[in-house]
Amino acid sequence: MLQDIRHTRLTNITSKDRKGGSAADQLSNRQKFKQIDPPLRLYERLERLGFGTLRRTKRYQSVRQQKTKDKHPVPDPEYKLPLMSFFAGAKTPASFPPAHLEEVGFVGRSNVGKSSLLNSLASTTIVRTSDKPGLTQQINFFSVGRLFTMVDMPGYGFAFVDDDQRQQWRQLMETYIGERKSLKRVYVVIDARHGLKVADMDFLKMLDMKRVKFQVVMTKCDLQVLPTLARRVMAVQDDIKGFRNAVKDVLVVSSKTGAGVNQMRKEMLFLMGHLKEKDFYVEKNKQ
Ligand SMILES: Nc1nc2c(ncn2[C@@H]2O[C@H](COP(=O)(O)OP(=O)(O)OP(=O)(O)O)[C@@H](O)[C@H]2O)c(=O)[nH]1
Ligand SMILES: [Mg+2]
Repeated sequence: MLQDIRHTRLTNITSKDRKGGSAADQLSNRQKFKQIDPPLRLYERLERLGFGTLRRTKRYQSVRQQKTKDKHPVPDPEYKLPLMSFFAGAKTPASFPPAHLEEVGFVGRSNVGKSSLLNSLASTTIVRTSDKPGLTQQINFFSVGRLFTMVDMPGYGFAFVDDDQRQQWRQLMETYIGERKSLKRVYVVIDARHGLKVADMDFLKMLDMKRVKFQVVMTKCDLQVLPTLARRVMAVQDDIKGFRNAVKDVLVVSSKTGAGVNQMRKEMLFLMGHLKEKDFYVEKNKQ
């Protein structure tokens, strides 16, 4: 029987494939993860975004002794998006609405928190969310004032939906992603506790093949302690190195606490041409 790899962690499957998969291999992946040594500037970035502080213990003394350029950067202003409203839902490509504005799409495994992220970015609760996977079952289009459109998609890698349904969603998303001229960027949302899984890598390969620019967004970051979060960021950045269409920087957010969300709003506004280059880079250099 074929092994179900949809929820398998990437590091596990590669080591299993290579060496025949013993418990020791998996343990060594965990050990490898623990050995990742994030630089101080990453810790500082995460602290500034609101993901806790590095404990003043001996363990982190060497990190604290590193020197960074700017100890007291000026904080960003609070960016706000205009009122977000739902204007179309599509179960088939024939019902995609005409594209009046440029778009950003949100994809990811079921239940990672895509719909919650849209709500958090737009400071609203209009997008339906659930603690059960598989809630979003069509492509939903939301206009953000007259600035741009945010597009919420069904999850992939969802084990409890039958194969036909899964295949249909996948086909729908591939058509949208491959044909939509107004699509400026795809945000691939992943759960900070799990990192990139095989189903994600599979999706990233498809995005790369279709030459669609994408950026990984790690959400549910409130559920990780700072050192683990920093390591996860490094591990994910390493995993996406080989993709030509990947944005190098991984966005780090929590829809629950709002940490990192202002930074993501700012990057989106710049991407969609609603933030001046000089303002964006001046602020970015301060970080
Ligand atoms: N702690 C925490 N929970 C979150 C966060 N974001 C989402 N959740 C929870 O995760 C669950 C799934 O959220 P959704 O936004 O519905 O996930 P989704 O990816 O849209 O799911 P599908 O539409 O089924 O693919 C809900 O119970 C949310 O409350 C977060 O940043 N932190
Ligand atoms: Mg959803």
